[in-house]
Amino acid sequence: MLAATVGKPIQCVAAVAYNAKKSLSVEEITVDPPKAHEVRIKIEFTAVCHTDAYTLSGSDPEGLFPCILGHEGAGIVESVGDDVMTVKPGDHVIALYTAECGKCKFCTSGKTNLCSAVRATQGKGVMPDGTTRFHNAKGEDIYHFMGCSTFSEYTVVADVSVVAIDPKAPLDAACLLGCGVTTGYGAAIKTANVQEGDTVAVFGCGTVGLSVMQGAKSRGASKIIAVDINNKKRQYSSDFGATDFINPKEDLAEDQTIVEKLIDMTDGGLDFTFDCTGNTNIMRDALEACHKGWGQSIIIGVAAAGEEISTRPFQLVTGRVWKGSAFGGIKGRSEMGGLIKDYQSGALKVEEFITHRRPFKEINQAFEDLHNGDCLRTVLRFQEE
Ligand SMILES: NC(=O)C1=CN([C@@H]2O[C@H](COP(=O)(O)OP(=O)(O)OC[C@H]3O[C@@H](n4cnc5c(N)ncnc54)[C@H](OP(=O)(O)O)[C@@H]3O)[C@@H](O)[C@H]2O)C=CC1
Ligand SMILES: N[C@@H](CCC(=O)N[C@@H](CSC=O)C(=O)NCC(=O)O)C(=O)O
Ligand SMILES: [Zn+2]
Ligand SMILES: [Zn+2]
Repeated sequence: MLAATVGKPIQCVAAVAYNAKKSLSVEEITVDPPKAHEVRIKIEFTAVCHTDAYTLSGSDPEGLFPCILGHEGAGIVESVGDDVMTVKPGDHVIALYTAECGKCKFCTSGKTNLCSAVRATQGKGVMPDGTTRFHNAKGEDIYHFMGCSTFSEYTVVADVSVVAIDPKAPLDAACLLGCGVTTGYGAAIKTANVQEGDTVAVFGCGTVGLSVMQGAKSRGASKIIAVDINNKKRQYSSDFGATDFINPKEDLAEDQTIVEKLIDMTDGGLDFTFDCTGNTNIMRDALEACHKGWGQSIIIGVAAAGEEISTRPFQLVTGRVWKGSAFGGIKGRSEMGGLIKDYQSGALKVEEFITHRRPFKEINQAFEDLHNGDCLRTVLRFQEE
């Protein structure tokens, strides 16, 4: 049965980021009905990713205010606009910040998950027709974010930016597949394509880094070295598959660098390293810890505007490879079903990342949770208990 709201604006709660570096304003907004090729979703659960905090910090060149942040969200389709063929009201869905149209040059290349269908307007905080579906009580427009804006009880996304999932999958866990878990797991099994026996080092043991570890473990990596400055990440790393943990502040000999330590531990360097910190100095270490001739370093972390990476070109001349990975190289609409199956079979840990749960109105505390070394993900629920 269709909702009584179909075709009408909906008033609901949302967290509006009016300015960089300021708390979010939890307030009532209006969400317009979806236009053609758009989908309106009732978000049930959303988590806060480090990238939401990055954009709120003002360091994101694409950060626009006021906006509704949030891109790790799962919910139920409330209504669809004309010509939407892929999801229907009542479907359980995950919002996708990496769209998949299946038709563009990128989608048909077989080389990348970076669909171009809506990326340009997405970066400008608007829907593909150049307008926004969000307005505050004063009638002012509010920008969208990463094509998702899951920090709103109702959101509107492009039809290429949403995937239906098995309704038996719990939505509180499924929302984490909207970013962090998929990103790390995919970076290991798709971007790097880690093979049995490979040696791997992961810098940064948050949700993304730990998900790289579980991907590497699933492929039979012989050594998975976790590197983090926070000792609270030691146990988590072991739980998600690390064979070793190094805290560079404590575990290096005098005058020893982390690069030297890693090269010592792996007979000349690693087959694969992953930056999951967003720190450009760490990105350099990660590259230089790779094995001469074939080691690959995958950059996943997001660095602020103006930051640049550097190394001696000799590092690349002698066979080390620098690569990047967005959303783990995963094509959201065609490959999410497989990840849900991996989760349901127990092959992919997802619930284990939910260290904190809060009602949506506590979203500002959820941003504070991010700075607490114990927190992997805070999941916010819209439904009052
Ligand atoms: N490319 C993509 O598609 C995506 C990229 N990202 C990016 O990936 C990164 C990781 O995200 P997420 O896992 O959510 O973030 P977290 O903040 O949860 O994890 C980062 C970890 O790195 C640790 N760390 C910080 N500095 C160092 C250092 N110098 N050496 C070693 N470890 C360090 C942090 O420690 P502490 O707790 O003490 O700060 C923390 O444990 C972010 O930059 C995020 O923006 C996220 C999703 C998708
Ligand atoms: N607007 C940012 C872009 C930051 C970035 O690299 N985003 C990642 C996803 S981070 C998720 O938590 C990504 O997928 N990038 C590919 C893309 O098309 O945006 C900036 O300019 O720094
Ligand atoms: Zn994210
Ligand atoms: Zn495409």
